[in-house]
Amino acid sequence: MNGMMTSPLAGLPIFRMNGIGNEILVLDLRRAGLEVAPAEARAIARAPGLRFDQLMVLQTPRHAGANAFMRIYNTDGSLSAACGNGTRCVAYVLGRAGEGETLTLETDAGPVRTWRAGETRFAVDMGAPRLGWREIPLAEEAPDTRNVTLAPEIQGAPAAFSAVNMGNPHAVFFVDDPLSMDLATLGPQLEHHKLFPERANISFAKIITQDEILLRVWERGTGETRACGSAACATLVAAARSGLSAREARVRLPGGELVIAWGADDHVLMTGDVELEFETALEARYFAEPES
Ligand SMILES: N[C@@H](CCC[C@H](N)C(=O)O)C(=O)O
Repeated sequence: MNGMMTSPLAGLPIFRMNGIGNEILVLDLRRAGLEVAPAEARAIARAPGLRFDQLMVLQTPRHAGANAFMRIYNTDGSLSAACGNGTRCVAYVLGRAGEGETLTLETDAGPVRTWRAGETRFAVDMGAPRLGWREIPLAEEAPDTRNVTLAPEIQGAPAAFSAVNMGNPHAVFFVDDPLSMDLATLGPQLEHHKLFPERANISFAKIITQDEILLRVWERGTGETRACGSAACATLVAAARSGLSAREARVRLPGGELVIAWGADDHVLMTGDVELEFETALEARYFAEPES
């Protein structure tokens, strides 16, 4: 689809939002019955003023009782089966349109429930983490995914990490100072490390207290973002499993704060603010530019 001249998406309304700084677009295609090709997602990511970390595309639900099926695109056009901040933004958009205060949204990783928790505050039940090495997935057997050796090593990266799947793969490195980590250099190397057959989202976390964690994230398919909800969940799970934190904590990211709670039912809940920045329409010219 290099150099598309046109797209049936041109003219459709789109919402520009953020979930504590995680840049999200919401595109509701349920009525239009259209799909988004990876090249169209990349074209939207290049559109002036529309840049996104994730594009949440809503499609007709697969099962009765669900509000929508969500296809989640990263900036590079790849798909993710989970996006916590994007899901909370979708809850805002559909709630504002009168679809209800509690919604069920389907993803490739299963249904997620999301609900309003305040004026601009939304929560999502991200489900149970998957912790077996095959489920992450890792390319090699790791008997204890709380402490996986990074082999081969990468210069400047810690020697070991915790692995968690929250519907998408995460590697969590506990470090003394996340702010001093060279994410631009380490992020791509770690995302594409041979241990991760589906690549991975990379977190650098510092435990401040039992209930406060500082976090920076390099997202698979997107790069460094100001916040990543599923990474905050993965980090809380990794920390609690290793006795480094309580099962509920505030996770501070460059864009803001999320409250993450890993319940006795094994489900991980995330709560935080969302913001509607503007509503606009996709323009035909976005799709006319050839990819460089
Ligand atoms: N920002 C999201 C997660 C985005 C998906 C990720 N880049 C992937 O490919 O798995 C969130 O808030 O969870």
